[in-house]
Amino acid sequence: MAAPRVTMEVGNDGVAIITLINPPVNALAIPIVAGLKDKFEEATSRDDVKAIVLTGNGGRFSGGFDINVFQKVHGAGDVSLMPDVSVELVVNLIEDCKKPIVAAVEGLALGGGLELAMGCHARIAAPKTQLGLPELTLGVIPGTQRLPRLVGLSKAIEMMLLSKSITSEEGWKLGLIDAVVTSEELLKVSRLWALDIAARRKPWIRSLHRTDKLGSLSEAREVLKLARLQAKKTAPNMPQHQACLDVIEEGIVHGGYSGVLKEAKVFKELVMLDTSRGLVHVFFAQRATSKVPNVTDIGLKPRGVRKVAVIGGGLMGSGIATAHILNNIYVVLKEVNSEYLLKGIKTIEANVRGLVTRGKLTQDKANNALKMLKGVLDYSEFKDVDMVIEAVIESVPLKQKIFSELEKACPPHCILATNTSTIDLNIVGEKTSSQDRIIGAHFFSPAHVMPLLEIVRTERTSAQVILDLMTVGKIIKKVPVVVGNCTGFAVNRAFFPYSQSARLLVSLGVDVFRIDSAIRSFGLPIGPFQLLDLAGYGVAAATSKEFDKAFPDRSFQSPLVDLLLKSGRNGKANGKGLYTYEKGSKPKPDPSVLPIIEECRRLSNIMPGGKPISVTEKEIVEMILFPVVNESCRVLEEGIVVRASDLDDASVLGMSFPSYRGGIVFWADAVGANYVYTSLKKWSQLYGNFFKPSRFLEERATKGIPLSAPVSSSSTSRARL
Ligand SMILES: C[C@H](O)CC(=O)SCCNC(=O)CCNC(=O)[C@H](O)C(C)(C)COP(=O)(O)OP(=O)(O)OC[C@H]1O[C@@H](n2cnc3c(N)ncnc32)[C@H](O)[C@@H]1OP(=O)(O)O
Repeated sequence: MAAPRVTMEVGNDGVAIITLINPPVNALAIPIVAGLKDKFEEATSRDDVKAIVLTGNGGRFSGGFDINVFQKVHGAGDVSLMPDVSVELVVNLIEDCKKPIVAAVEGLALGGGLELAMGCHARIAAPKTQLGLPELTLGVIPGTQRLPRLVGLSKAIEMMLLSKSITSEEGWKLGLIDAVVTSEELLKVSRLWALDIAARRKPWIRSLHRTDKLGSLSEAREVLKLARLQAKKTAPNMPQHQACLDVIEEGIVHGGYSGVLKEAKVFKELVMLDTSRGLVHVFFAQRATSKVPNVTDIGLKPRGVRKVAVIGGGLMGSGIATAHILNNIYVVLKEVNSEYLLKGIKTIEANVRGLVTRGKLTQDKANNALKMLKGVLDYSEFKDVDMVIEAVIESVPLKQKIFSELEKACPPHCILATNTSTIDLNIVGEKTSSQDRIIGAHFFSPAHVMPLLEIVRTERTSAQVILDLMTVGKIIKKVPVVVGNCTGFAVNRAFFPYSQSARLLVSLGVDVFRIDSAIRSFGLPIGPFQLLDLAGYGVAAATSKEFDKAFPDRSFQSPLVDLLLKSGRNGKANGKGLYTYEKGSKPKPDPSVLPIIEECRRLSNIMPGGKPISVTEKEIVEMILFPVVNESCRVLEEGIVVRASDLDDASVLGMSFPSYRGGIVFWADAVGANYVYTSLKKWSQLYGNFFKPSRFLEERATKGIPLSAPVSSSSTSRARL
């Protein structure tokens, strides 16, 4: 790939076209920033240049500042590696330039890319260009001063705090974009616009100097106050949200330039925090998942998947079908009888309607999606399907029967996928001779909402089938993570100790609701017990059994689930769990459950000296999450994931582990492998084998090697991949 560069061409009309060239998104890498400074200085000083147009090569303006530099700053712990963009480049060389500059924007202008465009004196955009300031998702703040001055304070705050992009058409309505023109006309119109500004036929506007859309100081303060309250609720552990609002306020009170100066200072503080380290790590982790050795690097081309059959219209099957029809893939839903089929179709319709009600889908798109669905009771429609996803109950004989029927009913190219969350895929496909087409498509509930898709491969799944499923996964807007075959695969396997340790703590005398609250404060949306309530105690009993069977040496057998089931508490589904559920209000801790918990403690009989242990909130979090780290180590050692960052990504997307902590392995490395190891060792001596550190953790901790460092091939059982 050619080196990132900035070019300048001066036309006979006296317009200099300055072009960013850094594919694929024209990120503002350090040489680009330096190149921009050079070219703007040159254009300003040349007598033959009357006006300037700034644009991006290859149909994309810019995806913003180069995020690789953040990683370098984090690695070196040296903030001086960040170049000065906001003052020297955007204010001095662009906005205060004595020649007019027009941004010709196409494809996307995000983060620092949009900031460059807003520093220009006008913006012309091609249709459907994506405009946004997503910096908060990286733990830093964006350019905070110009957007409120161009689109108004409330809209700007919404775009920044929610990292929400808008299209150029919306941008034009809001005043961010001066004109939307076809892609073919973009440069021509921008050149003329720049010349018109030079000749004073169009206004020469410096965004930073505008105040007309900010409202009065008291109005602005009111908007900021509400936004602060909202951010406190939605982003309690993330400092960049409040910092962003503080800097906006600085600009409103003391003027835009003052805001820019404060912004530069605060940016440098934020970029050094763990929040930014974690979020930047997750950004790259998410992109790394699409690179799978021996699958995506061997020249294979994905085959199109146009028609998918889903077997089973239960909660998972209907969610999976919904995800496909919403993305224009034709779905045949098969059930065993009309009653179940109708129920499945109704659930799909409700899923789609729910998206319309929440404003996430237009009625038109909903109608079109539902036209892509057909319910069936036999295999006659299966003769031309490209993929089947089986989503029936977790029964080995049933799944085996279905897969041998599928082998006969489907064309030979058809991908045979199962949504099992625990059963070994080799067993599922045992009765077929199509082992190369058998693959796991493990969705997380609700499947049309949760972004993770674990793609489970066996030793025999073909690379083509893996690639095809990865491609479908992206089409249905999931993040596909390719994992190996074992009980629970990557996420459920790594997190099986999560609810077990919570139950163990309860048996040791710790309060259920205090545990949930500690985990929520750490950053997960709900605690382990509320999660159990949500999954239902029937499901909890079944999955616990699988893990007890697979990992008996380190499984904690708690009587809690059986006791709850015996007392008629099935979880949220029947409105009775550890919490009470009333329509319209948040779940409330149910005090009437306390005798059951006492009974559970009596039966477990593990409280030292018969007395509850005393633990801090921090210890609660560690006693629940370090066993997860320990199991993650085994997942890494066994090569269940391609790389540690895949497990980070999967933990964030599948378990809602806080992204600002970078995912489970990244967080453990930040805490320190040795600290995790010594803590587990201490607890294993006090409370038994459940906490016993794994060989991998012990080795890494004692040798001082990060858990995320690649596993050497000798110590990994690569056979699973
Ligand atoms: C000082 C400033 O205010 C600070 C900033 O500007 S911070 C940066 C703000 N910008 C962002 O957050 C945008 C981040 N990028 C994205 O959201 C998406 O990549 C996108 C919408 C631009 C494109 O999405 P999509 O087409 O799906 O491609 P995607 O796979 O994500 O990216 C393509 C490649 O570009 C890279 N890339 C995208 N944006 C990048 C950026 N800002 N810096 C460095 N690399 C970037 C990706 O890492 C990926 O690299 P890979 O092929 O080696 O994995």
